[in-house]
Amino acid sequence: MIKVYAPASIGNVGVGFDVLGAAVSPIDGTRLGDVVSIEAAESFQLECLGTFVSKLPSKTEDNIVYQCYQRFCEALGKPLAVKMILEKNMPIGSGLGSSACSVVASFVALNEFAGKPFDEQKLLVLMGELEGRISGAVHYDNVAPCYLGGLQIILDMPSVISQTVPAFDKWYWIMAYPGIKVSTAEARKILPSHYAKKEIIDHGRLFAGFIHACHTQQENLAASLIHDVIAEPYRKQLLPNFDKIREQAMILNAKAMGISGSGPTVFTLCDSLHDAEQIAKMMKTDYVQNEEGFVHICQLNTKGASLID
Ligand SMILES: Nc1ncnc2c1ncn2[C@@H]1O[C@H](COP(=O)(O)OP(=O)(O)OP(=O)(O)O)[C@@H](O)[C@H]1O
Ligand SMILES: N[C@@H](CCO)C(=O)O
Repeated sequence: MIKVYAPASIGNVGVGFDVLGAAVSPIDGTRLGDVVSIEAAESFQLECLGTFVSKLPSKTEDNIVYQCYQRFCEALGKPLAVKMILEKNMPIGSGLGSSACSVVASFVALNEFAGKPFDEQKLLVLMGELEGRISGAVHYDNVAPCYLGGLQIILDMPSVISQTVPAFDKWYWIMAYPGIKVSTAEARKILPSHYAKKEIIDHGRLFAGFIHACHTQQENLAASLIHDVIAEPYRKQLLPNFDKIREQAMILNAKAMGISGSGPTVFTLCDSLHDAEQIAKMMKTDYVQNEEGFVHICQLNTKGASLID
């Protein structure tokens, strides 16, 4: 049986709306992400398990894994007789790239099963298409890091969709999910359709500055440029006490804090394990709203989607 783990990801990373994403995994070895397994069967079957199985659509046809299967067979030009098992370990509507995890794990598993007919670029195009069906617009900032790992800049060019940006190995990414749901499609609808000249200039300055600081390995400069002028001003109202939580995180030596994807998960950056533990403790008491919420101290996952035993 082929088994693929696809990790959680941070869309936007606070400074690159729709064009920057990072894959992260908890330092304690927890598999934060989905797992998809595949094996030969008489006809197509989908079985769903995992912590968040009860939150999945009840109809198989509405599950994105089924839609990936259909789209893969269409691209292949023939049906595959397989059983797929989805372990849904990621909360839905969390800002952790939950649908991307299912999409990436499904396509990687299907491609392995079929003898790798499609290359990385083709698979990314398919992943972006399926992610777009869910959120209402094609954006690669979850699927690209989830598939390829690390910090990814989305170029979306015919010959290259995404490339790796050098990041900072000692950064800790504290991921705090409050346990409430924010739909990506809804969180996109509340954004303005036009931005003022000042916001466009600020966005260009901050995003270009961040990428420059990564390439020149200026850690403090990079962190200080993580400032979201595109989505955060409109989305923070969907998150519990966002401004107050950021103030508390900064007092505890955070280098930056922002909304992960469309939220409600927030990511906080710091460069020592001691600070990460203090921030995680604060997030658990002040940001998590119910028993479904959680906090993980993570680091970049540079492997992306991987085959597991
Ligand atoms: N396997 C699946 N995993 C996750 N969501 C699925 C899956 N299959 C279908 N869906 C549907 O896709 C939608 C996912 O919503 P949404 O994009 O808001 O979540 P998300 O992927 O967790 O968001 P984000 O990218 O911000 O983390 C929900 O309506 C959900 O029912
Ligand atoms: N870039 C997307 C990510 C969604 O997870 C958004 O912010 O809408």
